[in-house]
Amino acid sequence: MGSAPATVHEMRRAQRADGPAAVLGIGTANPPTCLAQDEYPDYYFRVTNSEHLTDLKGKLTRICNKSGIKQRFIHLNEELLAANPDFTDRTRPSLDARVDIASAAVPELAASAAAKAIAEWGRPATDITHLVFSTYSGARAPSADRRLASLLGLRPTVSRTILNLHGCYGGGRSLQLAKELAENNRGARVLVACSEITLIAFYGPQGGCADNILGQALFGDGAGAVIVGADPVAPVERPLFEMAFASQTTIPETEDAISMQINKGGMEYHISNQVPRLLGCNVERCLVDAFHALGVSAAWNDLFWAIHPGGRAILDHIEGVLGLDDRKLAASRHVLSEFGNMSGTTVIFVLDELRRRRAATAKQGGEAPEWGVMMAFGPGITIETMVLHAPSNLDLEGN
Ligand SMILES: CC(C)(COP(=O)(O)OP(=O)(O)OC[C@H]1O[C@@H](n2cnc3c(N)ncnc32)[C@H](O)[C@@H]1OP(=O)(O)O)[C@@H](O)C(=O)NCCC(=O)NCCSC(=O)/C=C/c1ccc(O)cc1
Repeated sequence: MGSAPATVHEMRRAQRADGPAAVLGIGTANPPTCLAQDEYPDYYFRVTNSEHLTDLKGKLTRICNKSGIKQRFIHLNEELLAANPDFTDRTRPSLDARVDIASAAVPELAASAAAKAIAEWGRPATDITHLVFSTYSGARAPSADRRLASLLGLRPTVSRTILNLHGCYGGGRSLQLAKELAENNRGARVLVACSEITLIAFYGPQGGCADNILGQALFGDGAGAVIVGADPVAPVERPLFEMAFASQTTIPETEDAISMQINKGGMEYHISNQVPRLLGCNVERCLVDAFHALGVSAAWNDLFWAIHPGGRAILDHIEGVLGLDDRKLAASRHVLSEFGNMSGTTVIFVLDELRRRRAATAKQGGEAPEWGVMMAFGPGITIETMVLHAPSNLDLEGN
């Protein structure tokens, strides 16, 4: 090692960033086809030739009416469905065709979102050092992360990680990984990309089986991208949210509450009706532990909130147990209403909506909370918690 006197300790310190990881740019994208929620039961039972299953149609209608969702975007439009009629029948072997479509569409949707995040960040894509990609639609290697790197023209030295089947907590997990990467590698710039298309889990109703109906009523397609880095270089880089603390918690004895499995006929899933209650019973402990680790106490209504809107009832339960004012989860409810539950991607849309709302408040001379929390949930049941700090005096409007 020549004559360098540095110790391993000093070398490690030199490799680490000085400050906390921060969100430096956010982008989102959806496929062009939009379905209105109040028309969805008619649409779904028509395109799957299932009009005779009137009980299930009634159930889907009741769920849609209570979902808090106004519209959703989908890649699997009627034309594509007509070309792949087996997709309506979960007993037919259609996985190959689904994977063919998803392998192209998932990274392309991610690239649209990433281009917006990179444009806001203000530096060239070739400055990205790490890529963390999350999807539940991946079943092939090389995976969507490799394709996204090509589409964006990232350097061949970019360090890629793909997370598969994390479901609704994929966005939270990816952002936590990005925080670790950015803080432990001086100068690192991490692109987080989440891209989800429900095509992999779309099929028609099956008489006597209500399990799959909930997902058909809730899930939508979308991609979200975030650039994460520490020690932002002014004036080009501006931190939107600093990542102060992150943790993951698994709720004991809930392995069976949410499950997803890839089968020959597509992805099947089960979502217990206990999920809202289980989350309601456990989120406050995660929050108390997170703020305790930071050495500060927080009044929940003094914070800003970016909660994954897994379903309307989940937001209701969390709002109730934390005693939140009814405007505190407005960003989450807005995203649920406009896009549905886009699984791991959704929390990135919520962050995007939140910073837009903060900018609007600032423009009107109002004050928005300095500290906040991002939470995402998924199979496990897993709870991802991140404490965020929003630097003041910034133009947070985004694109
Ligand atoms: C909007 C809901 C569905 C209904 O609103 P409600 O206020 O509870 O209303 P009701 O109590 O009157 O229930 C209406 C109907 O919904 C039914 N329902 C109530 N939860 C259920 C239930 N988990 N099952 C299947 N019927 C139910 C309930 O049985 C009832 O049926 P019915 O008596 O025939 O009218 C509400 O319960 C709600 O928001 N639930 C939370 C949904 C939830 O757990 N989301 C998180 C899971 S996300 C996740 O894990 C993602 C996985 C994933 C997987 C595949 C993908 O492609 C993408 C992602």
